[in-house]
Amino acid sequence: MTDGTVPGWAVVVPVKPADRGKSRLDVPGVDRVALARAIALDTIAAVAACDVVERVVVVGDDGGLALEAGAISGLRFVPEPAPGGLNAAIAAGIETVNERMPRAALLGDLPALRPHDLAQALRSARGIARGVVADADGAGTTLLTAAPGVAWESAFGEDSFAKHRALGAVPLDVTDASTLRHDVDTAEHFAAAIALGLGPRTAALVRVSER
Ligand SMILES: Nc1nc2c(ncn2[C@@H]2O[C@H](COP(=O)(O)OP(=O)(O)OP(=O)(O)O)[C@@H](O)[C@H]2O)c(=O)[nH]1
Ligand SMILES: C=C(OP(=O)(O)O)C(=O)O
Repeated sequence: MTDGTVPGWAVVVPVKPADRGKSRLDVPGVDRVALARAIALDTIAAVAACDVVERVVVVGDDGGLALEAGAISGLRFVPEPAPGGLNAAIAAGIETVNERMPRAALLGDLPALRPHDLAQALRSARGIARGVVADADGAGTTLLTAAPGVAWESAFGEDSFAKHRALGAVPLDVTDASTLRHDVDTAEHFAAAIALGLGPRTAALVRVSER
């Protein structure tokens, strides 16, 4: 968490119930629900461990996730709004945060995320009205930021990087190798995340050594 010298970030992490998540991800011998939950928990733990983050808001209705996340201190949970959908869920989380804070939304499926990589991106977003980080494929978005006082808008979904650029978001200074660029939707993405080093919960499930 922050050292109090500059305003810390509020980061909203949307997470679908694990029994409906990661439908494109098939890892032989690994239960999909457990995998989806472990991926979300490792992502959330990395956000909570980031030294420029002051508040972590998790949006979604996965009771099992909330239970297992009990070991990660300082999280706030917000229920899924109706009507649902990813952008509505993120907006519901953002609404719980004072607009004077710098705010960000991070997808909940980055099991290799390192707190330092997130911190670097958020530091580079200071003073930028809207910032965006593309996923490794280049078409999607992993992180969207808004400076204090800037109204929140998001367009996560297909081709969201171009849509966020059209909303005025500036690409943040994040290298191709950053773990922040690696969300996991497919087996190929998962292999890339394993190569970077998985967080402990996901690593334990697939029996590889954690980072
Ligand atoms: N709360 C909430 N989170 C969502 C919703 N849709 C997607 N997410 C989360 O947003 C992140 C990116 O989601 P996707 O990769 O598009 O969806 P997914 O369900 O995880 O995977 P697929 O089944 O392959 O589409 C993940 O952390 C999801 O859990 C939603 O409607 N509500
Ligand atoms: C929702 C998104 O990602 P994906 O569906 O690829 O996880 C996105 O990139 O906006």
